[in-house]
Amino acid sequence: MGNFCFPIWHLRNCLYYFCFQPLCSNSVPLHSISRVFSKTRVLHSKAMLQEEEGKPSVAAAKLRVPHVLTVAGSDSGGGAGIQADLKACAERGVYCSTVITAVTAQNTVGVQGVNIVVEDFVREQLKSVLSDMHPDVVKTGMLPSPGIVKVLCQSLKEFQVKALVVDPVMVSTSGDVLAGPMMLASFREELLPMADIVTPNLREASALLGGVALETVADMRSAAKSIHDIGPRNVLVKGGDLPASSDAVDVLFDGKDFYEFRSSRIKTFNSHGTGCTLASSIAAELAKGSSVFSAVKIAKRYVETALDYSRDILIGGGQQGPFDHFMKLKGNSMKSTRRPFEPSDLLLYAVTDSRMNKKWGRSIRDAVKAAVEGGATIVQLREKDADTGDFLGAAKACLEVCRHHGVPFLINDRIDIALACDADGVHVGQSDMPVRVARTILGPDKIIGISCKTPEQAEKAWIDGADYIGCGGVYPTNTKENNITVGLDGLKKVCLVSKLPVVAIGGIGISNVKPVMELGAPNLEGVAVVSALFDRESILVETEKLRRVIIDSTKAVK
Ligand SMILES: Nc1ncnc2c1ncn2[C@@H]1O[C@H](COP(=O)(O)OP(=O)(O)O)[C@@H](O)[C@H]1O
Ligand SMILES: Cc1ncc(COP(=O)(O)O)c(N)n1
Repeated sequence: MGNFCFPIWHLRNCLYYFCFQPLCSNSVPLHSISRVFSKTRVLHSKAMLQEEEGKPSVAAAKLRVPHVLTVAGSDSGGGAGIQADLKACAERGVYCSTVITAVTAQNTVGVQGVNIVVEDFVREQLKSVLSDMHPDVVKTGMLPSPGIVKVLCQSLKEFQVKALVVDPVMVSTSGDVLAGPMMLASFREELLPMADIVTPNLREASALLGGVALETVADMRSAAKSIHDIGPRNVLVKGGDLPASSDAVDVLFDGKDFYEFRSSRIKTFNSHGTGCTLASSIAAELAKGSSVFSAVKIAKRYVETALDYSRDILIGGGQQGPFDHFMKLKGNSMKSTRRPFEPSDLLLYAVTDSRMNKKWGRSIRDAVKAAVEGGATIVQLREKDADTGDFLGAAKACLEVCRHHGVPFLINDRIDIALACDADGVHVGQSDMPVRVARTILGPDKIIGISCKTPEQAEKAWIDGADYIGCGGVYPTNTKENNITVGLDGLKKVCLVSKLPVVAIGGIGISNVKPVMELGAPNLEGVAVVSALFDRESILVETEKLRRVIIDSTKAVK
């Protein structure tokens, strides 16, 4: 065994290998198996019926998606194992199925318990997935018994896949044993020779080589070469735990050349699950068709970005926090300033104009601040001529102001800017990015508004998934060239058919807002204005005045 030894406090964990309770020890009764088969037949005839009725059926679906099967342990804390694999594959845009080899009781402090799934049931899970779903790549994580390795190798011989990624998990970041030293022979003799790539960390590489010391990148290179001699096509020795290194260096050996993948070392406690994530991301990229080199490069970049993003998040009280695979959790912790869109947000919609700000000598941030303090209920940044860098800078500054006041902040047209600054949404025109595409890019939560002049456009806006309609120009305006005026009649027609809230726009100001709001048109929630606020000496005062008139004329109608 060389000097690969576990500290004494890990003995408690090793006990599980002798006294674990088999999970699923009862095999499935025969009658339930026959039920599964009869269900399959029912499905087939249903599919045929559906086709006859012109509905989509299982047989009609032809788009195969990249697919990784992970064979690993469950982490109750959700940071590593199966849970990390599912999240990583989802983030990388790959379908992930799961065969669970063990269930761990685990959190940010450590591993409190391990319950190994009986071999026959691991075999059954493997057969279910491999025989029907034909994954492209299999990725392994925690394989807690030699019997499970045997079952896996047999299944892989029976059902061929494009690639096998082996993460030889042995000890968790917390130092708890997940697969004891008795696994080494199975790894070396059975699994590694079948692997397209194996991804040991320093401790695992050392253990596979009988306990050699690994302290430098040069040591990692020679370890990669020695492990390659065991049989895998590629070896990636991970240097996350390399002592005294300012970079996080991983070494790839493909049997011929060495490659060093370097990233900055992120200072964070939230690194639980990095190894699982790296391996499943490599598997995901291989499933998409990448070479091993590209797969490792992309996976490493992804882990670094996600670690950096997650460096400050707080989940659990221990030293091994999970990280944020989707890079979205922080946004939700600022929830107090973000709430779902409400139609009443459209009451007084301030749309910016940089030429007017220039004319009055004020910054976009100050202009937006004055509008919001005066009572604007939603703001749109509309910069038709700005360079991208300036646009983004302005967007970030305005977003800060709007978040502070709990007012939604939208970007005109530029979805990239909205994404880059995490604005609350976008407003698009009929010839900009289609709403359906914008929705796919921005996801379900962001606000999408669209300009509509006709009832047909309003109907389509609803079908396509917009949140509100901007209808106009109600009056002639010089803030938009060649804009056809729809008038109060056109506005009313759109409001009558619309299933979405409507905001009126175009030439509206304090002198002509009353007839708009007094139309009493259904779904009309407010007015959007540019010059009436931003082409005035005091934006704050004008906003207050206009807001009062809108509220009064709305009350008069009701
Ligand atoms: N603090 C860190 N900053 C940046 N990358 C890291 C950090 N810690 C680990 N990594 C990277 O995460 C991946 C997983 O490595 P490692 O943590 O060594 O694996 P394991 O979780 O199996 O111990 C590697 O690509 C490694 O370089
Ligand atoms: C079920 C399971 N599988 C793998 C790991 C390794 O992950 P880490 O090294 O980050 O603790 C783990 N802790 N739990």
